[in-house]
Order: sequence, then C-alpha cells, then structure tokens
Amino acid sequence: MRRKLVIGNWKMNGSLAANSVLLRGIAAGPANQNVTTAVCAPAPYLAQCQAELAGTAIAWGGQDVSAYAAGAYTGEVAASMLQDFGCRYVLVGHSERRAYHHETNELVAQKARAALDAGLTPVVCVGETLAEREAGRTNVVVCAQLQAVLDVLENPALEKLVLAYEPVWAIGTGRTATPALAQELHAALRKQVAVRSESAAATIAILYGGSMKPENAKDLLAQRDIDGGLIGGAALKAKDFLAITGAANEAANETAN
Ligand SMILES: O=C(CO)COP(=O)(O)O
Repeated sequence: MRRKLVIGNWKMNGSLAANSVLLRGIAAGPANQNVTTAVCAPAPYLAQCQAELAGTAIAWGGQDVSAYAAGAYTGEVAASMLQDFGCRYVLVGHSERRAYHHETNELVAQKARAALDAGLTPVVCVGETLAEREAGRTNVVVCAQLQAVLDVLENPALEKLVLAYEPVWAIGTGRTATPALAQELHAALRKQVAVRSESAAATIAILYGGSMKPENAKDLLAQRDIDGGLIGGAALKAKDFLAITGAANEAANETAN
C-alpha cells in the first residue's frame, strides 16, 4: 500500500504573523499514522517553516526551483538553497507557473531533475485547461507533460518522483473533478510511468489537486490511484487542512483493512 501524502500549497499567501498561527494550528493536529503531511510556502518563509516545524511530523517545501545549480539567474532559487532550509519537497510545473511564467514541459523536466539531483522530492504538477478538456485533448496534453519528465529521469531517481494531477479548470474554482474522472487520469498516468518502470509505477505517489476540501476529500482519496492531495485554498486554514489530512488517514486505514 502506498502511504497517503497531503501537501498544502500556500501559493502567494501569508505573512509572518498569519503563518505562525497556521503552522502552530497544523502542528497541534492529531498524528495520522498513514499520512505524510507537508506545506509548500513562499521562499521567504521557509526559514519560518523550519523553525516552527523542525521536530514535528510535518515536512515543508518550496513552490518552485531553478533548473540551474547556481549563477547569474536573478530572482531564482536553487535546489541547494531549499535544502539549506530543510525542505523535503518542491513543487515543479504548477499550472500557475506554466501559465504566467511560460514554463514549458522541457523546463519543468529540467527543474524536476535539478530537485532530484539535490536530494529534494519534486512534486511535478500536470493538468489540462478547460479548453483542452472540451477539445478532447486531456490525455494528449497530460501525457506530454509527464513524458517530458520521464524522458530526462533514470531509475532509481524516477521512483522518488511525486506527481500531482491538477485539472486547471478545478483550481480555485470550487469545481472538483469527480472521483471517477480523477481516478481515470491517475490510472492513465501510472500506466504511462509503468512503460518506463513497473517498480516506479508501483511506488510513485500521484496526488489530486483542484478544489479539494474537507467535504470531498475522502471520496477522492478513497480511489485506488489517488495517493493524496495538493491543497490550495483549504490549506490556509488549519481546521480545513487538518480535516483533509484526517480524511486521508481514514481512506488509508480503510484501504488497509
Ligand atoms: O492549485 C492547487 C494546489 O496546487 C489547488 O488549489 P485549490 O485547492 O485552491 O483549488
């Protein structure tokens, strides 16, 4: 059984004061035996995450990473810098980066590799826009996004990858993919990984993201190929985030029994 993984993506939200309340609230939550929990914070707050979360069961990570190790790349953050602040994870290729910063599938793949080279776990985000879905291009688009990453990774690095399926039309809209629709895509992604490596396909966690909330988390997380969630809005309130990690724990327990 794959362990569930729930990651909060704070996006460009927070302040020292608000983060402190949120981090303490999350850290005070119940221990979930079968769930790994993490938050991905804006880069300036990673030191705060480290200070507040070190010694707790909660991991932290960045929201983006440079494809380069060091040098004249103003504004970029290197994987080794994330390492310096104790990050375990980094999001790569979030749809907001792809849309607003014109990140290509190839650049996203280079970023995933840079993260793995530095010992971080990249959470590679893939997903189709509404127009792509309506044009019947969902699988083509999402498979191309994944394939670019598979093309630059060898085993055993591949087994350390985390994937997140985030349909763009479900992000921040309150419109969630149905559990069946999400399961279908997750299964297709796992099958695609299996073509390269059966063991990686069995190991890799595939998270769902897009308006996951306390109300719908359990149904989504009960799906066979949905190994966790990447949570935006609901990760900004400790109560909601804890409800989702609790739902993940319940889903994991039920699968185990
Ligand atoms: O983009 C997301 C997480 O990376 C999802 O955001 P929402 O949960 O706010 O829809």
